[in-house]
Amino acid sequence: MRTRPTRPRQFGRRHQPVIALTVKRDRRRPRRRDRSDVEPLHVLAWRYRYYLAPIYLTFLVWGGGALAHRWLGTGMTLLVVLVAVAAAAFWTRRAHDRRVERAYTVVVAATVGAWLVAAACLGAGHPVLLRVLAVAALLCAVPWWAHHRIRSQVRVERTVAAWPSIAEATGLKGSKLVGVVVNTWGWTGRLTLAAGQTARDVMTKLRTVESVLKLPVGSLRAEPCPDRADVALVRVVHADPHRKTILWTGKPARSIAVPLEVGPYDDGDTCRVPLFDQVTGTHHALLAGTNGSGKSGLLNLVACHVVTAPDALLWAIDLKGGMELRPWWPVCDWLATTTSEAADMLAALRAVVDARGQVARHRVWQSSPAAPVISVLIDEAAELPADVVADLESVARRGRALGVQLVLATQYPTANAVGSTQVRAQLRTRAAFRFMKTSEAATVVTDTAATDPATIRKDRPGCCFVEAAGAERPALVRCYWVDDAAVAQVVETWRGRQPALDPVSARAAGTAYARRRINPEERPDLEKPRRGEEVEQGTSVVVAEPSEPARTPTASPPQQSRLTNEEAHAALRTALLAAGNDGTNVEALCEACGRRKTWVYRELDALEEQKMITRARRHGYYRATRRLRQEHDGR
Ligand SMILES: Nc1ncnc2c1ncn2[C@@H]1O[C@H](COP(=O)(O)OP(=O)(O)OP(=O)(O)O)[C@@H](O)[C@H]1O
Repeated sequence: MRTRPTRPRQFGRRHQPVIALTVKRDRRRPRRRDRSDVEPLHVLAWRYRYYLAPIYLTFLVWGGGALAHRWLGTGMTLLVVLVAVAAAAFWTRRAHDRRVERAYTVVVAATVGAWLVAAACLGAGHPVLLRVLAVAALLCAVPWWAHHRIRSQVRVERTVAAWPSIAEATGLKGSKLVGVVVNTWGWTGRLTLAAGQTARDVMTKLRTVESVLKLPVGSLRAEPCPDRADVALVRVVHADPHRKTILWTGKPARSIAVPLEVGPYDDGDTCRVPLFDQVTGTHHALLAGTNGSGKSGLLNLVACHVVTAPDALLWAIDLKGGMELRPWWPVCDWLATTTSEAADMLAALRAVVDARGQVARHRVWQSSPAAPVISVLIDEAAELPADVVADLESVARRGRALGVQLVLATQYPTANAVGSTQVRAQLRTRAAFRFMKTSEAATVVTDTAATDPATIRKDRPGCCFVEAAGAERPALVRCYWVDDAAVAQVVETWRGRQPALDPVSARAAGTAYARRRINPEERPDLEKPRRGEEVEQGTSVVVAEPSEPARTPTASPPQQSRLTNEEAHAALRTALLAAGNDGTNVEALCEACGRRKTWVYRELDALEEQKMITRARRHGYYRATRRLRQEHDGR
């Protein structure tokens, strides 16, 4: 529902605005209530139109029934009604985000339609029909009146009307609040500012305005309007869409050129980030944040997008020994889990970029199933050895136009951690998850005054600020969460459906690529060469000989029998106790109890809540507290 800019209005005694305003009265001459104090009926009818809408609709329907009886007849009315109900059902699917609202719209449309057909047949003045109309109107009106959006619409209208006084009280004199739209989460509007004021002035006044409007702290947001310096976009968030984990809905990507849906902003809009486009090429990305902030979650989301796109290939480097990205192996064209494998992969990538440059016929690589974009996910980029920096720099610099995309995740976004300043400068898409200090985040986001990742709540993993082409809003996003079951399902559905690396790139990637480590058990689809693959010396270029192990230690960790949940809990506690005051990190704990990070983080959160563990001095480390020791000794 959209409200027009409203003229500032004086409220009569009976209709005080929600906000207490400082309206000065001359006490010496008490004002007499004159005729101008009484609002004309048409003004009241307009002001309370949202509350009165059911009554207006009832009269309209009655009038429509009378006309239908006189002019249309039953058959024609039935036809019109069927079309109108179908149109309402179609419209509500687009206009309303909640199922209950869509159901309500369809029920009201169907009720109105049924009554109109009956009225066309019997006449709108039929006593039974009049009674039915009154009862139906009442039944449909109750949910309408109870609906919070209607209530907030009315509240918002009053805020708009009272804005001139609010602006004066908050130091934004001369500003006007216009174009207010109420949505599921709150409302948004445009604040046109007085000459010389900017959005930054509004940002510094947010807490004052919240106080005047009696809003919860942090519920008012402001951001600059890209088109006009004298306009600020303001948002009030009543219901936080980030309160709960938002599961990924599993929409496959039609192409790598379709932007990735990262998650909703805090006003419910979806944040979309391009990974590749046919005009500018690939968009390299940097995901940074403290441990447990959600970087790997976003990497998994990118992996979902890449493996479901028919014109992209997934290469991955997981220097946590494959702990995070190993589940993607069956659909991953190349997975490196050690530093030497990572070095091989980056050297091969550099050669691929060289070779693609030689054969490129367009200024930008055009992705297709026969010439896929290679998306390279690098978890824990800070662990990359120094001797790969030259390759990484070269790929980051030239890969954009030649169909190679890099996504680096790191806890430490320093130049060293991502290779060099040159590499960091190429990672133009940024996702800043929670940081401990604002100064750490300054290397990821350009403006920590408007978007400070250090203010992200600890209990909101997966929340981040995103800076990307077409996603420049300084608003918080919560990434969709791809849980283990969803990863398994995507892998199961898309295994064997990945495109093959184009022959030019496969040849350039050389023997390191041809002999890359694969797990034939997990990739039965690779036992025979795939479409478009070359055969080299009797061996498919992508299939390693099972009998010939990779140069690096084999992929599978030593097979140990899986611990039961109880044993895993005990192993977790023992590892924490054994770590002493220096503490231990999540990777070591995962290894100790044979569980994935998601499980370990959940357990750590629970133990931290019970004050059994605390953060050690070293970043990302946890140590046992006296309470855990006592509990352990007492057993
Ligand atoms: N988008 C999300 N929605 C809900 N929960 C999330 C989300 N992302 C992460 N989490 C939770 O936070 C935990 C840690 O997330 P994740 O492993 O992605 O962090 P990380 O930043 O990669 O940590 P590390 O630096 O230690 O690898 C997850 O196990 C999960 O429980």
